[in-house]
Amino acid sequence: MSGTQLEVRDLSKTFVLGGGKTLQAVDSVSFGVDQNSICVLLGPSGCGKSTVLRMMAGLETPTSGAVVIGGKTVTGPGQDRGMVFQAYTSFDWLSVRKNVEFGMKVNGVDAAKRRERADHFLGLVGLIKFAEAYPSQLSGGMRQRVAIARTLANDPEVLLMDEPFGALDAETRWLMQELMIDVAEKTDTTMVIVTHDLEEAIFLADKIIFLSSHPGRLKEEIIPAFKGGKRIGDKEHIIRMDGYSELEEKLMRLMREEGHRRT
Ligand SMILES: Nc1ncnc2c1ncn2[C@@H]1O[C@H](COP(=O)(O)OP(=O)(O)OP(=O)(O)O)[C@@H](O)[C@H]1O
Repeated sequence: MSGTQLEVRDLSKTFVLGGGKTLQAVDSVSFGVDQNSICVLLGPSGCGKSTVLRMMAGLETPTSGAVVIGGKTVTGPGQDRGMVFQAYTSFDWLSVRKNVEFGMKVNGVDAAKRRERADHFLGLVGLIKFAEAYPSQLSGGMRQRVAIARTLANDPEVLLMDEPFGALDAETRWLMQELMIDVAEKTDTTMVIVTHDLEEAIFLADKIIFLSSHPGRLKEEIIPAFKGGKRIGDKEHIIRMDGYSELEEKLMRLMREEGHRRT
């Protein structure tokens, strides 16, 4: 991990609703994300996690404050960022390989290079044997791996993921989480991942940004110190480490506090 890649500076978002009403979703949030680190946005339902992520993606405009990536203020979507959503967003009429090649084709990358990069990322997500298959022939977890490979093949500096594994069964979810650790180790990508799953947050995060209940404010910035600055590649190992259950308990307490505040 090296210097700060992404900065959220005093970021606020107020949505204008019908009938002249407004809703403040995010209130003066500031934090930084180091290059090639994994930052997890955590907090109770409706606290503004997706809104913060969408402002990072340039899909929503901040009401005030800014997202700065590599020293440049985000003003809209850009190729420096890739986004993976909870719903599988594959092109069903294209083979798995052509799905992964799609963005490169749009960007004018030549055919040989496209294929080489597509196969590299399909290898990384364990799908090279399925390169000629169509998305409809794959399981949900496999389709999500196609989406991740496709996004990574566009070479984003920052990978933004909104509850990417929320629709998957527990076992596939663990495999996908382990895959993301592997991707962080093997590429230079900076990742921001939204979740409300505490286990997922602890497993993946180099840093957890905990947002308070509506409107989303920075409640706590938590470094899972028990990992000793390392990424732990398998779930069974991490849950047995000293410090794991203390952090889980702390996050549960924060979730409960914020949940009560909301009701
Ligand atoms: N386009 C929009 N227009 C109006 N209000 C919105 C819009 N998008 C989000 N909101 C509101 O902003 C608040 C934060 O929503 P957001 O989806 O960011 O929360 P979240 O923490 O990601 O929630 P969840 O964990 O349930 O997905 C909510 O009250 C939501 O209703």
